[in-house]
Amino acid sequence: MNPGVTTLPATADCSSPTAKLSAYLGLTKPKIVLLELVAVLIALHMATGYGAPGSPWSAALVLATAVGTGLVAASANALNMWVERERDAKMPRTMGRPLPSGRLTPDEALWFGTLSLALGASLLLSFTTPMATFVAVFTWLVYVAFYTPLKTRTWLNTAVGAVSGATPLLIGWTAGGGELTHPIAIAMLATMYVWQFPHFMAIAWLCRDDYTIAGYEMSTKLDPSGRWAGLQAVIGSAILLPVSLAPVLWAAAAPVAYTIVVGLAGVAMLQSSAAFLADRNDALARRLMRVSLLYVPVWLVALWCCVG
Ligand code: HEM
Ligand SMILES: CC(C)=CCC/C(C)=C/CC/C(C)=C/COP(=O)(O)OP(=O)(O)O
Repeated sequence: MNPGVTTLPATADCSSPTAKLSAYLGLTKPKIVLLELVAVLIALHMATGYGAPGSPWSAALVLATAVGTGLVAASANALNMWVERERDAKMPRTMGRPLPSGRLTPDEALWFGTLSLALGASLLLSFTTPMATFVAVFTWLVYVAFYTPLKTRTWLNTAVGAVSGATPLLIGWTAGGGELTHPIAIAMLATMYVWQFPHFMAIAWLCRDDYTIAGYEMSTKLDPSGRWAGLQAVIGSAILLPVSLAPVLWAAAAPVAYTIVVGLAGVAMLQSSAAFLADRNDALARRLMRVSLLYVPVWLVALWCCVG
C-alpha cells in the first residue's frame, strides 16, 4: 500500500546534530519543494527574458527567489506536519516522519515553521517584488489554512490543494517582473493545476487504506472502486494536453520541438490515466504516479528551451 516512502523506526536516534538536521530536512518534504523550485526558477527565467538585452535577470534575484520560496514552502510543509502529527502516526506511509517518530517535538516544528515563513517572506520582499511575496504568502495560506483542514472534511480538498501546488510558479514569474495576466503565465498555471489530478488520484488509490485509517476524505473513500479517482485522472490528463501546448501560440523559439516533446509526454499521461481507469490496480496506479513525476521536469525543460 505504501508507494515508496522510507519510514524510520520510532526509536530512531536524534541526539546528534546531524540527526537533528536531517529531521528538520524531513519536516520540509524536500522532494516536493525541490520540484516546485525547478518550476519557480524556470518561470523566473522565462519572465526575465534571460539573456535578452536589458533583462532584469541577476544571480542575486535567482538566489533570493529560490531561498525565499524554499523557506516559505518548507514552512508550509512543516506546519502541515504539525497539524497532522496525530493522523500521520496512524499511517504506515507517514509514521516515520519527524513528529510521529519523536525525532522532533511539536514545539520545535512549530518554531521552525514560524521562523522559516518569516525569513522566507522577508527575503522575497527585500530582494524580489511585493507581488511575488504576496503570491508566496497566498500559497502558504491556501495550503496550511484551507487545504490541510479540508482533507478531513471533503474529497473536494484536492481541488483546493492543487491551487497551492500550482501558484508557486507565479512567485518565479512575478519575481522576474512578469504580469499575472500574461497568457504564458496563465497556460503554465493551468497546466500545473490540472496535472495534479492524475498525479494525486494514483496516490489516492495507492494510499487508500492509509487515508481511511487516518480519517481523510479522499476520492477513493467516496468511491472505493476507484472509478471516480480514475475518471478524474483521465479528465485532468485530457485537459492537460491542449492546455500544456497553448504556450506555443504566444512565444516559441522551437514550436515544433515543444509540441512534439510536450505532446508525447501528455499522451503518456493520458494513456496511463486511461489504463488506470480501465483496470484499477496498484501496478497501474504506480505507473501513473511515476509518469506524472517524470512529466513535470520534461514539460519544464521543454518550456525553458523552446518557449522561454
Ligand atoms: C493536490 C496536490 C497534491 C497532492 C495531494 C499530492 C500528494 C502527494 C503525496 C501524498 C505524495 C507521497 C506519495 C508517497 O508516499 O510516495 C506525493 C509525492 C510526490 N509529489 Fe505530490 N501531491 C500534490 C501535488 C504535487 C506538486 C504540485 C508537486 C511538485 C511540483 C508534487 C511533487 C511530488 C513529488 C516530487 C513526490 C515524490 C516524493 C517522494 O518520493 O518522497 N506533488 N504527492
Ligand atoms: C511557496 C509555497 C508555500 C509552496 C507550497 C508548495 C506546496 C506545499 C505544494 C503542496 C502540494 C500538495 C497539495 C501536496 C500534498 O500535501 P499533503 O498534505 O496531501 O501530503 P501528505 O499527506 O504527504 O502530508
